[in-house]
Amino acid sequence: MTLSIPPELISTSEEMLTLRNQQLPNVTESEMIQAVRTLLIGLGENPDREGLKDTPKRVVKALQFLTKGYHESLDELLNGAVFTEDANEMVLVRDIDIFSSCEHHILPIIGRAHVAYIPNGKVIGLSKIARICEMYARRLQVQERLTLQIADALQGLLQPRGVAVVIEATHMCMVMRGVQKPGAWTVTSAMRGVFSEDSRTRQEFMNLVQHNPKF
Ligand SMILES: Nc1nc2c(ncn2[C@@H]2O[C@H](COP(=O)(O)OP(=O)(O)OP(=O)(O)O)[C@@H](O)[C@H]2O)c(=O)[nH]1
Ligand SMILES: [Zn+2]
Repeated sequence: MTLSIPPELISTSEEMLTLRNQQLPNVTESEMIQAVRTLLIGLGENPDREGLKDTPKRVVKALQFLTKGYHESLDELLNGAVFTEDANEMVLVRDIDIFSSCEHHILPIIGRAHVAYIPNGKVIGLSKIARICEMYARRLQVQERLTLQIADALQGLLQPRGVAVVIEATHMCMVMRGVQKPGAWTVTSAMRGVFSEDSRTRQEFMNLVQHNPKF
């Protein structure tokens, strides 16, 4: 089948990059490395000592990996894996590991996403649900926006009867610094279609994703 991806979804990452490039000067990798070096000096370290010699380069590489979602698009990750199927029961992929970075402190957000939808003539390759989570997680985020972006992507791609996304996560900026509450979990949800209109459908989903601490 031909896959019709709404243009606003295809262009999400490109739009962001264009916007950034329009407003900000180009920065070379060596300038980024230099910036980390400056940071180390500011922290009272000697960036030339053996253990730190390659650290600025490593930090830049690590940050580029953690934000690689800016350079990905739904179109590429889907690879056409949307199929016509006469299925109309809930599909749930739960316990999708999430490693994101909070946009306020650039510290890790670690958690799990549970993503469900009720098809309406189209299904998506299961791994692609995890890949969609991954693309949006690998950006600077707030948990609320990450949750909405995943829901909106599925809604736009499949026009299903409903989409439900729950993310439960711990924020290292609330654990290792600041308020220092390692036991606090943040739970966010986005409900679309029948999940928002029908409390029984929503309840069925919530029962299936009951918090199940593993770590
Ligand atoms: N809503 C929301 N807030 C977040 C998220 N990640 C981090 N934050 C919050 O962003 C806020 C930034 O608040 P500020 O007072 O500007 O920063 P801060 O002084 O570092 O705040 P503290 O963490 O309270 O020390 C904090 O309350 C963080 O907990 C997120 O995903 N969603
Ligand atoms: Zn933070």
